[in-house]
Amino acid sequence: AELDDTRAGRSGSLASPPSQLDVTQKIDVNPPKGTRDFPPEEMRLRNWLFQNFREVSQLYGFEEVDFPVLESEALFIRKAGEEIRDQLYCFEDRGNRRVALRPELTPSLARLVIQKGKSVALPLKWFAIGQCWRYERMTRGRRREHYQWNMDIIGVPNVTAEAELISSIVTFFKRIGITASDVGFKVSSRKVLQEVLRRYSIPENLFGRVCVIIDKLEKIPIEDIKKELRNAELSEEAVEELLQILSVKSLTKLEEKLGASVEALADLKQLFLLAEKYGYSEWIQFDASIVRGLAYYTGIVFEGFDREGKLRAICGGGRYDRLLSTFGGDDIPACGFGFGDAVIIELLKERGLLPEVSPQVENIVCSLDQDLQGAASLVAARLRDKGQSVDLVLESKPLKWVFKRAAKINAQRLILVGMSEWQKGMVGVKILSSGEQYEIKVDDLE
Ligand SMILES: CC(=O)Nc1cnc2ccccc2c1
Repeated sequence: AELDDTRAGRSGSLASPPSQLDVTQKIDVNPPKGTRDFPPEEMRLRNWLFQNFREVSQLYGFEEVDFPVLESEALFIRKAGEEIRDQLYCFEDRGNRRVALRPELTPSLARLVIQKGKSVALPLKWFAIGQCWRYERMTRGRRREHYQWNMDIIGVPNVTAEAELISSIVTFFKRIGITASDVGFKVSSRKVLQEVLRRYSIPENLFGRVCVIIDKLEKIPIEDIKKELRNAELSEEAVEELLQILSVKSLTKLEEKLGASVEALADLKQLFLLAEKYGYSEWIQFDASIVRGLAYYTGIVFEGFDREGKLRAICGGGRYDRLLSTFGGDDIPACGFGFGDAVIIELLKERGLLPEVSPQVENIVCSLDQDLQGAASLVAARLRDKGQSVDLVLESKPLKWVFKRAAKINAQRLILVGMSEWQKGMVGVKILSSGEQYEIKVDDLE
């Protein structure tokens, strides 16, 4: 039978039958839409960022936890009209289970706390760094994944917990060179909103939904906000009063409006007092319009913003005292924040604060002679046994090539295995920064 001419053509003869690895069509080498690869340079920057996340978390005595990126869809099904719900990356798996790629980490953390139940002593201070997903119509060309750093305090009802969390983020900013003139935190409490809704006898179950609508202030026209609030059964008067209260920018004004008894005021006053003690008062400001877009927040909410107003929120968080009970757990108070890996890098770029993260290797080892490749492996092994990093040249290459590679990988030392030295049990060493050159016994290498 006439063989497939491309095969005959390619191999030039009637070669053995094509293996399954034959390239039938060129694959797309780019990652899926909205996702990123992390080649070495990008990966070094990401590792630098995550290292700072980890070191701050440990500085605050938090323990690292992790969860599957795939969760039951039910964990994220909330009926408050959140954007995160519209963009859920969900599907039915081969076992006909409804599952989703997590859009955030907090529900998984709540699930694990309930699973652990009485076996863990409260308070818990846990942190996680995990990839989160959303499925957006690519029309908006936005990313479909990002990494989030989360820190959560479970089991502490008072605002000392929120004060501690904000302190940890301030510490993180300072470590990477961001100051209070670059960014700030807008702080409010959803208890303000709760109080207004109570005064207009708006049913409790609408609370999350109203918050999600309010979070769209400055993102959609005010008329649309009012329309959505009316749809949520708020009276004209309630809508006006609500928007009035949300424009308040000082605690004293808020007190005038709401009266001193309101619990929200006590929380906020205490938070600002604690901020004074921590020494981060200049980083925070009260802003009643801050509600955050997640339905489960119940108390203090905060978000990190860039003072130039060019970027989206850098991070955000707050208290979510009801989440665990909505999952069937006990009524355990909780608060936490999420910090994405995208906006902060944009901010660092803007401020010229991106770190120099070049590759580092202590040694590059090469044999100068065909027969000394084994000797080079032995030298590499000796160095590695002593904890020295080695890039071993694996094929015989001209010295020019070796010098070029040494510069590219930022090697500190070049170790040359040459016949005459080797016969004396020696190798040549060249310190690449100074050019200093000497011979040394292999055993004396360290
Ligand atoms: C600025 C950015 O990349 N935001 C982003 C990117 N991907 C996400 C994925 C899930 C949830 C939130 C996300 C947010």
